[in-house]
Amino acid sequence: MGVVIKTENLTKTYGRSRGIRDVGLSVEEGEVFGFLGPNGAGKTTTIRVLLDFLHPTSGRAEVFGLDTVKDSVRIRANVGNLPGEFALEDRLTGEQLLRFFARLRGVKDLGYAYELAERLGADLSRPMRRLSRGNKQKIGLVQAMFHRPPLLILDEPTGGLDPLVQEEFLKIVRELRGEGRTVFFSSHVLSEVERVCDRVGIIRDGELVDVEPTDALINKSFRHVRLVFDEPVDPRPFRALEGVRSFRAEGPELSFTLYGDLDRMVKLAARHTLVNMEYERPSLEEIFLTYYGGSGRNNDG
Ligand SMILES: Nc1ncnc2c1ncn2[C@@H]1O[C@H](COP(=O)(O)OP(=O)(O)OP(=O)(O)O)[C@@H](O)[C@H]1O
Repeated sequence: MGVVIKTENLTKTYGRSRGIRDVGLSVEEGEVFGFLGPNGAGKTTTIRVLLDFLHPTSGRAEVFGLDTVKDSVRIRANVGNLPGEFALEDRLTGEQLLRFFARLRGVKDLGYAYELAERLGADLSRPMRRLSRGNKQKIGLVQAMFHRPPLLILDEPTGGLDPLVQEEFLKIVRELRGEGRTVFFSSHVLSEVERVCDRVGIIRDGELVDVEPTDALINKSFRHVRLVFDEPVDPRPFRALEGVRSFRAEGPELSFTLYGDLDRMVKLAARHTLVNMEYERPSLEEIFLTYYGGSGRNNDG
């Protein structure tokens, strides 16, 4: 499989403002790559450089083996893009907008566009200015995908979508992967990235701090556990389990953070009568705090 996106020491500064620094990543053909980071981390900047809406300050980027600065026209012709803020000609309806893009791209058949609009519940009949952010976003997504480009670059594609529509969108992304297309999308929500991405790149304060298969990122993260038994139990064997931190025992209830082996904990719990068990993954914010030493909060400036 070929490399579809490659960046080397990619740096973009905005005057004295940070932007991104020395980003080196590579995305393979046919993979769904999640670009994960908190607000202000540099996701939009990276995407804008890939599409040559911004020139790099230093370093370089290639898409389909083509230089993003020299060959941006050829690159853009083969990329479906959802920008961070999808705000185009506000007087046009979604339908008119899609027809405009279809003419621009030489697409005759709008069948797939209508199918996508239907699946996402996009209202094509109203002027864009009368649509909510989420409903605009749906048209933005249809616009990015309907010509079936080999590569999709989507900036926060699920922002503003309600959970059912997010679900449908993730399903579409899986279908696109099934067709061998490559999807690069940014997000600050770990849960959606882990459900659909093969690999995840983590960006923080403008620097790429990690690239991992999604499973590895999830597995290395810890879980918050809460066990409730039908009567108070001896907490000591639980406290002594390997990887248990922040342990609290209150009568029949134990709560702790578990790094590592689930199996031993479950077998120990099964010696008693369990009334309730909660097993929650950490938030992205906690993962950042624990593994990447960052706040995970807005780092603008
Ligand atoms: N036009 C600009 N002028 C000056 N600084 C900018 C500009 N655009 C972005 N930045 C700065 O570059 C850094 C990265 O911003 P960027 O928008 O790429 O982050 P992001 O990860 O996409 O965040 P968000 O999730 O909030 O969209 C931030 O510190 C931001 O303040």
